Amino acid sequence: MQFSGILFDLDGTLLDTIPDLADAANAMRQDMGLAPIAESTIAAYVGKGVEQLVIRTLGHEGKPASVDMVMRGLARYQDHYRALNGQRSRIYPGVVAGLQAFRDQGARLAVVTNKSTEFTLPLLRQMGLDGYFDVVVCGDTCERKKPDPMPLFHTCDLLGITPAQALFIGDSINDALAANAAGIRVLTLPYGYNEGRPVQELPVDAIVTSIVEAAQWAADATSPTEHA
Ligand SMILES: O=C(O)COP(=O)(O)O
Ligand SMILES: [Mg+2]
Repeated sequence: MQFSGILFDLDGTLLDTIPDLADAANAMRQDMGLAPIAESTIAAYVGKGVEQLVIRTLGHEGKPASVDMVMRGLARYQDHYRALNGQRSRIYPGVVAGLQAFRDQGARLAVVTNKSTEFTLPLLRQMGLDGYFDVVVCGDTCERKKPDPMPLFHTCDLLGITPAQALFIGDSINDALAANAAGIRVLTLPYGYNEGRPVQELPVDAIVTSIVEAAQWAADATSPTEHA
C-alpha cells in the first residue's frame, strides 16, 4: 500500500457518539431553563468542537446566546459530558476489522478529532480502540481545529510522514476541507454527521461505506505519480 499513515476522524467516523453528546447538550439546556431538542437536530450541530456545539445548541431557537450564557453553558455541558461520555456511544460496524486491515497493510494509524483531549482519550480506552493508534491529535492539541489543516500537519509530523504519504478518513466538511488544504487524500463515510448536509457535496477522493471498504480502497489505490 502506498499510504504509510492513515488519519481518522473520531465522531461520526469511528464512533457513533451522538446519543451521549445529545444527552449532555439537553442536560445543559435543562439547567439553563430550555426545553430539550431532538437528537437528530443536535447531530447537525456537531463537527466544529465543543464551543460551537454549545453555541449552536443554546442558539437553537434563533436568538444567539450571550457570551455569559455560552460560558455558563460550556461549564454545564462539560460537567454533563464528563459523566455521560461513552455511556451510549457505539463503534460503527466495520471499524475494528478495518483498523486491523490497515495495520495488516503496514500503516501507522492516528486519530485527528475536534473533540477535546479530556474526552477523547478516556473514550478511546473505554471503547477498546486506543491500542490501534500511534498518535491522537485532539481539538485542543493545536492552536486551530479542523477545517484548518494545522492538526493534520501536526499529525503527519508526529507520525514522521509527509502529507503525500497520508490518507485521511472522515465524515464531514471539516475533514474534507482540512485534508484538501493539507494536500492529503481524503475519503468520507456517509453515516456520520456532516452538519446536516449531504456527503455527496464534499470535495473528497471517494465515498466509502465502511472503514473496511476504505482499507480496500487504499490497497487498490494507485499513487498520483503512477498516472504521470
Ligand atoms: O467534536 C466535534 O465537534 C467533532 O469531532 P470529530 O472531529 O471527531 O468529528
Ligand atoms: Mg466527525
